[in-house]
Amino acid sequence: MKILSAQQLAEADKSTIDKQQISSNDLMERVATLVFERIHQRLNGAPVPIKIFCGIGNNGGDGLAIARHMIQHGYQVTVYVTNCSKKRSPDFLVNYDRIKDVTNDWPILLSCKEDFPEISSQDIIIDAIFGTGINRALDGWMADLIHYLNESKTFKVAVDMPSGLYANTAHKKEDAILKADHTFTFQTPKLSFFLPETGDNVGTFEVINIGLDPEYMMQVAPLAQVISREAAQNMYQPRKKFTHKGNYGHVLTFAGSKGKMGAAVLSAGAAINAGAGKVTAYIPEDGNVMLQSSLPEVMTLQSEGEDHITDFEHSLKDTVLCIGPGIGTEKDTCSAFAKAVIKQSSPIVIDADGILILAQQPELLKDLPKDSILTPHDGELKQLLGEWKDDYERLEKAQEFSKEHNLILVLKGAHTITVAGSSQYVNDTGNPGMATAGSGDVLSGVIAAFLAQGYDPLTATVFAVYIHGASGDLAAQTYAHEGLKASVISNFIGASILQLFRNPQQPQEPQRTQ
Ligand SMILES: NC(=O)C1=CN([C@@H]2O[C@H](COP(=O)(O)OP(=O)(O)OC[C@H]3O[C@@H](n4cnc5c(N)ncnc54)[C@H](OP(=O)(O)O)[C@@H]3O)[C@@H](O)[C@H]2O)[C@@H](O)CC1
Ligand SMILES: Nc1ncnc2c1ncn2[C@@H]1O[C@H](COP(=O)(O)OP(=O)(O)O)[C@@H](O)[C@H]1O
Ligand SMILES: [K+]
Repeated sequence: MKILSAQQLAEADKSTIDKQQISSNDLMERVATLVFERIHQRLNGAPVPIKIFCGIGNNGGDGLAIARHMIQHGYQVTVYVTNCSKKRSPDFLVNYDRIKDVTNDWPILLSCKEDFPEISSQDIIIDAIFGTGINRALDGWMADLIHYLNESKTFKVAVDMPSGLYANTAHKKEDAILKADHTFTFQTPKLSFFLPETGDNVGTFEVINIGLDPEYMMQVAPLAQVISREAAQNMYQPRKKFTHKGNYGHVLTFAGSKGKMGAAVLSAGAAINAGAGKVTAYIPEDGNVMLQSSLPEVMTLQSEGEDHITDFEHSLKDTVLCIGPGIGTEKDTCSAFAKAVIKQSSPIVIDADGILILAQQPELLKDLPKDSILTPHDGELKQLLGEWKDDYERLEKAQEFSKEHNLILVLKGAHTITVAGSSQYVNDTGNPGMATAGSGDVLSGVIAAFLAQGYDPLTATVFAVYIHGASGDLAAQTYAHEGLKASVISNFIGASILQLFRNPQQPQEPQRTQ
């Protein structure tokens, strides 16, 4: 699903009105009806007090139209208009007028000086003050209103966007932004929903398809794309009947050191669990018993170093290298790392200490095969790119780095973002239970397994990130967030692939959708 900028959404809006030969007010009515239906489905006529705060632009117009539908259906609605300027939008005015048809209680005009209306903890607040038209930080009375609403313990629903939030530009820490519990957003989610500095303002969110011009939506180059379930289904490559393990590649992990042999077990184990035909773990000598007893399916090659990898000698051919988890940064490990990456001609998955070594020896970047995949968490990313001032600069720097070195960067987090040149893929699976040691090691093994099975590097990466998160989601249904651990996430990889193709009502075998 595409993520568009506020400006692109306004263009899509205009294009829809032109091509579908509808008025902007018809579109607003369509939007408001869709939001109303979703609210009505949940509230089912419940007599809860609903306070709708409307601005004077089109977001406010949406709010007034939603209010009209709610009043018509017997809800207990009070409407406030933040009447802070004279620049009311035409569609706001139409809906301000139309609400007269259904109630004698006019919306309460707030002149932006007075005390704030009383809010009780029983109320539901619908926020339709500002949407994508916000063009500067809120200040004065308006900012205080947002703080006041945020302090109330009521359930808050945002229309399109929480008021005060920018769709795709950076905020200052002190900016006033509504903290919604749920957001109904139109046509596409906004980039700010997925970024750590702002995503918490959105609560849970659902995207309402408001039928914007399909032609515009098809041709527009998005800011980023969210990997939907359907997109992930289309990435999946089913295995063919007359095949053998040699058809599914050979992953060679280069991982582990004394006290961190688990990293080798987790990355190699995940590679087996995600379908690699063969997996060999290149490990320090002392880790052999542990690795072989933990993972009987995995072969091992031992470095001469007893407690860390000191060299890289092997005669394997056509392997996919997955390098870095738990290797440490000892001098001889760094030399072995350099030897390994220089020797490799196909894309490499580089994680953890491997990224730190690259940051220390940036001259190695030119030796990495094109489309190699780096999977840094933010600490590692800072070593590679330096500090960033906000979430957007983080993405810009990652894009520049990706373009300059022809690499794919996986920026891990609550919504992991895969950056490949100017393209960005936002992941929407996963949960906070995955914030547990070793879950990144699992991800590196999954990416390597998909590469080994013949997925192209970008698809292998984006699909692996999706499946890794989906495995965590499925595992959390049994283990809760607290009970998740990396090996459990890894053990749910197969189940999450099955789940990808399962109709929620009808359990069935995996099959391609096209
Ligand atoms: N996209 C679509 O397809 C569809 C979009 N729709 C809806 O339209 C919404 C966008 O509407 P919009 O463009 O009228 O902007 P909106 O968010 O109501 O605010 C604009 C007002 O805010 C003002 N203002 C701005 N910043 C301010 C500040 N800091 N402090 C104070 N004032 C500030 C600005 O005034 P000005 O900058 O001129 O002073 C202007 O008056 C969108 O979110 C969705 O709900 C649907 O109805 C149909 C399909
Ligand atoms: N709050 C969260 N929500 C979703 N996924 C998360 C969250 N926190 C961490 N993860 C995922 O867990 C993994 C953690 O990786 P990383 O920090 O490298 O762990 P480790 O180094 O211990 O293996 C990443 O894939 C990340 O996206
Ligand atoms: K809003």
